[in-house]
Parts: sequence; C-alpha cells; structure tokens
Amino acid sequence: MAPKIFIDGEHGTTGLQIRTRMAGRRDVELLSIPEAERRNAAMREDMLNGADIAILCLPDDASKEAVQMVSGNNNVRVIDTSTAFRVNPGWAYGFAEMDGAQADRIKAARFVANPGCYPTGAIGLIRPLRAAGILSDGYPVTVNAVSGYTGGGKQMIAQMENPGHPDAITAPHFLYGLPLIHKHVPEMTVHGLLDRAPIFSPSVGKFAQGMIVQVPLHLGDLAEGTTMESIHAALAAHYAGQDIVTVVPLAESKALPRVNAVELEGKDTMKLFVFGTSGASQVNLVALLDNLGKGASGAAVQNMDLMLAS
Ligand SMILES: NC(=O)C1=CN([C@@H]2O[C@H](COP(=O)(O)OP(=O)(O)OC[C@H]3O[C@@H](n4cnc5c(N)ncnc54)[C@H](OP(=O)(O)O)[C@@H]3O)[C@@H](O)[C@H]2O)C=CC1
Ligand SMILES: CC(=O)N[C@@H](CCC(=O)OP(=O)(O)O)C(=O)O
Repeated sequence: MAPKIFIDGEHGTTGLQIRTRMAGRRDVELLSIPEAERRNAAMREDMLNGADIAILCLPDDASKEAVQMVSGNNNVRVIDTSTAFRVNPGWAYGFAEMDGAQADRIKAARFVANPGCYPTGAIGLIRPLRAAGILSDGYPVTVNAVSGYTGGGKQMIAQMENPGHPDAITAPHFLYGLPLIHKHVPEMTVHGLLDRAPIFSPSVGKFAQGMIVQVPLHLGDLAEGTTMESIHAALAAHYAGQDIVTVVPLAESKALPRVNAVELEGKDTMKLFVFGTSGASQVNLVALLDNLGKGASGAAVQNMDLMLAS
C-alpha cells in the first residue's frame, strides 16, 4: 500500500507548492481536506493521525498544536516547515547536505524540521567552513539577503500583488528585520556551528520566487593562509557528488557580471559561489536558491523521500 501523506496547510503558499510537486506521483497517497475546512481542528486531527507522514505548512503555533495532535501516535512521522522546532534537539534538521551524516539522520527520524529559506543559504555557506576550521571562533559573521515576496506567505503576496490592499507594499525592494532579532538567527547559529550569532539583514524584492544570501568575509581574520581558492576548494570538497547543492567553479563565477535572484525560480537546487579577486583580502560567499524550492517546498519533498526510503 502506498504511504499516506497529509499536508496540513495544503492551501497555503508552501503547502500548495508541495502539492504541485507531488502531482502525478503514484508511490504516495495524498490525504486532503477541502479548502473551506482547512481550519477544522477535528478534521485535521483525523487526517494527521491517518497519515504515515504529516507535512505541516502552518504558522508556528498551529504547527505546535498539530504536533500535539499526533504526539501519542508513533505511526505518524512529521515534517514541519515552520520555525517551531528547528533548534529542538529532539528533531532532525532537514538539510540533508549540511554534513555527511545528515541524510541518514533524516531517514531515521520521526520528527524532521524543514530549514528556513535564508538559513538554507547561510548554513550551506558557513557550516562547511566552520567544520573545516577555516571560519575562526568568534568571527563576526554577517548575512545579507534578498527574498522573493512569496517568502512572506499569503499575506505578503496579497500586499505585493494587490495595489488596493489596505497595507499594500509599493516599494520595489525593501529592508526589514531592522531590530536584528529575526526568527532565523537561532538556526543559523546552531546549525551553522557558530559561536556568535550572525548579524542578519533580510530584504524583499518585487519578484515572487528567488533568493540571494550573501556572507562577506575578510580573509585576514580567517584561519592562517586562507585564500579565495582554499575556501572554494573546501566548499567544493564538501558538496562533491551532490546534485541539489552545487558549487560553481571559480573560473565560471569570475566571468559573471551579475547574479540574478530569480535564476533558480521553480527549481529545487541551490548554487553556491565564491566571489572576489585572487590575491585580494576579501571574498563574498553567495547562495542562490528559490525560497519556495530548496528553501521550503522542494526541501520538504526531498526530506519526505529520504524518510520513505528508510
Ligand atoms: N513562504 C515561504 O517561502 C516559506 C515558508 N515557510 C514556513 O512555512 C509555513 C507556512 O508558510 P506559508 O505557506 O508561507 O504561509 P501561508 O500563510 O501562505 O499559508 C499558511 C496556511 O496555513 C493555514 N493556517 C493558518 N493557521 C492555521 C490553523 N490554526 N489551523 C489550520 N490551518 C491554519 C492558512 O490558512 P488561512 O488562509 O485561513 O490563513 C494557510 O492556508 C510557515 O511556518 C512559514 O514560516 C518556510 C520556508 C519558506
Ligand atoms: C520574505 C519573508 O517574509 N520571509 C520570511 C521567512 C520565510 C521563511 O523561511 O519562513 P520560516 O522561517 O517560517 O520557515 C520572514 O522573514 O519571516
């Protein structure tokens, strides 16, 4: 019998994109609730408990409530796309490529926390350099990023797409998270293996899906002898053989005049770049992804497939 999958929040931005990715799959059976009943707690509880894997695409509080609903039922495994459990040690962090053992942890887990979109880029760049001893203890990491507006869910989509919305946003590009206490900082710190929280400056552009995450570094403050080439080699070695996360060859990135935030729209892959000038003292590490691809829905399907393969 095909494993049963229930997407709680299937009518929201992340849930819909997971459904699209699952359309046509015959190896799983999708359980579904009509849109008008999406907040019907009794119906959700039934569906959640009838699933082999429940994928939660809900705000944090609703995710916590859903986890409560299945807490006594060991037959249900959970992938949560919210921020609620990402630094909870009882949950496997759903970023399979972040270290060699993570895919196996996800395969074996009952509870998997899908990463945030920005942290996927930041951790993807930072963690291999921490693990290799290149990014020194105490280094003051900064993470600057731009996201497509679907990152803000149904509410921001309406604000960006509907000029008649009472809180319509007309800016083509805006900074937010200005108090520097964004909900993604804890997971960047923990899973980035940082001993000091990064300064995180997010922004949104007037495009639906796409993301650029930048981590600029001063080479002189990294492990002795670090160069642009050695950073690239460490990232390339870490992701060797991977096809979802890839490291762009230096020769290729040196020839690029610009990076297009929407290049990977609709794709579930992530590209990592090392920019700078050979022999100079600074580099800029860049991750390019779709906030709803490897940044959310694509990663959730990848995690589901790992769990089904266990
Ligand atoms: N959008 C993105 O790029 C990313 C999103 N995420 C995370 O994924 C989760 C979902 O976000 P997103 O899809 O963007 O949000 P949306 O607002 O687009 O969708 C959320 C869905 O959950 C439903 N919902 C809200 N509260 C409840 C409740 N109490 N009970 C049942 N259903 C409820 C909403 O219904 P209603 O329409 O009635 O409000 C809606 O259908 C969030 O935790 C978000 O942070 C993670 C990575 C990236
Ligand atoms: C553009 C925008 O608003 N983005 C969201 C993050 C999207 C995301 O990754 O959400 P989760 O952390 O819940 O998974 C934000 O900054 O809150």
